Amino acid sequence: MSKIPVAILGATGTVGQKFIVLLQNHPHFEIRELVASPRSAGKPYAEAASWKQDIPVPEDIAGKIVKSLDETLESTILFSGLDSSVAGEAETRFAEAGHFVISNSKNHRMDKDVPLVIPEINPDHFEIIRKQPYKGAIITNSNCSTMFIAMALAPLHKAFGVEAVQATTMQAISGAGYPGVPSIDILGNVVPFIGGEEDKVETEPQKILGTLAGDHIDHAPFPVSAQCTRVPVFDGHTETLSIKLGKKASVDEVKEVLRNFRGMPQEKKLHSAPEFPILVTEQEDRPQPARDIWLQGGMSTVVGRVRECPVLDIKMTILGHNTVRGAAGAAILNAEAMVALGYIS
Ligand SMILES: NC(=O)C1=CN([C@@H]2O[C@H](COP(=O)(O)OP(=O)(O)OC[C@H]3O[C@@H](n4cnc5c(N)ncnc54)[C@H](OP(=O)(O)O)[C@@H]3O)[C@@H](O)[C@H]2O)C=CC1
Ligand SMILES: N[C@@H](CC(=O)OP(=O)(O)O)C(=O)O
Repeated sequence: MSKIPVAILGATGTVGQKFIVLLQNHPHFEIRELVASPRSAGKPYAEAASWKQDIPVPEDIAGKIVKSLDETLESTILFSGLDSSVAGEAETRFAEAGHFVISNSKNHRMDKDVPLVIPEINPDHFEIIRKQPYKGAIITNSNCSTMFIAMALAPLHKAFGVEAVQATTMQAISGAGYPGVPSIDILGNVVPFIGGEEDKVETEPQKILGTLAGDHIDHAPFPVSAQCTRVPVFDGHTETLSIKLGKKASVDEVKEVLRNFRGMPQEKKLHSAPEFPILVTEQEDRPQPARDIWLQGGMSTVVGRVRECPVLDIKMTILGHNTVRGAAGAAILNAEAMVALGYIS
């Protein structure tokens, strides 16, 4: 099978750079086009991007001329890591033109006919793209903090029912893009506010754990109360959850359900799928972002400190790599799932 040509929209940004790293030597996708703002367009990529990754800019990428959003693109799949100020309109226009836009941006996530997919949880929601008025389609992945919460809740919701969730996030600075939070605000500090974040964490999990009902998704009915903070950590969102379950379950039963969680990416052995979407650790002081974000290539949700909660039923600490499983890696896995399910060829 020849490789599917892909473009990266917002290729110079934090998420865009991670797309470039994760797509190196990908068996099905080949980076054909790089797109960014008028500040970058027309320049070779290595000159336009303020590269912050652990490997050098790949040779075949460094000299590629960055395109602007106004240009006609030839790629089948457009991975979007666009700033949300431009993502909404641009993604619609590209879907109208026949591209499959697989987006990290918040703009279309809650549109009625746009699937918000984590393929381990709700790959059946891809089907709703057939209701979209476009020649192509828009598919989204979740907010990075939502990603790990939805992952932890999905198997518990299936096994016991989730009735209410209290979530506190400790989010890395890479989540704010580049240049992000000023160093003077974050060094030696915790900022108890991230604009718009709590609304997303309080509404997106219910869409992901919802049920496809013809032309729409019935959202799961449980409430989520979120408190989101920015902490001086480079990569990795750590989050604490307290969960009220529909059916009583012991700590051991909860751990077993989390450990046994698998989905279609594991069944179909998709290239970017972690073998274990959820890793449960028994170490009392883990998970920690400095130690655990790269487990399973940054694609797992690491769960620790599972214990009884005296207010709700069960509590735990969870962690994930915000720019890998929380962003670029999630979008690539969605694309792999869509190819495997026959939506994209
Ligand atoms: N960082 C993270 O962990 C996560 C981010 N997201 C979402 O992904 C998206 C990208 O985030 P992130 O990479 O962190 O942000 P960055 O600010 O690092 O990057 C933004 C990208 O958008 C491009 N851009 C900005 N303005 C325009 C414009 N007018 N026209 C075309 N391109 C433009 C920038 O290009 P240029 O360099 O030329 O200015 C850059 O490539 C956002 O919507 C964000 O909310 C989602 C989940 C996690
Ligand atoms: N707001 C997240 C990252 C992000 O951009 O999320 P969203 O795509 O939902 O706007 C963070 O700061 O860590």
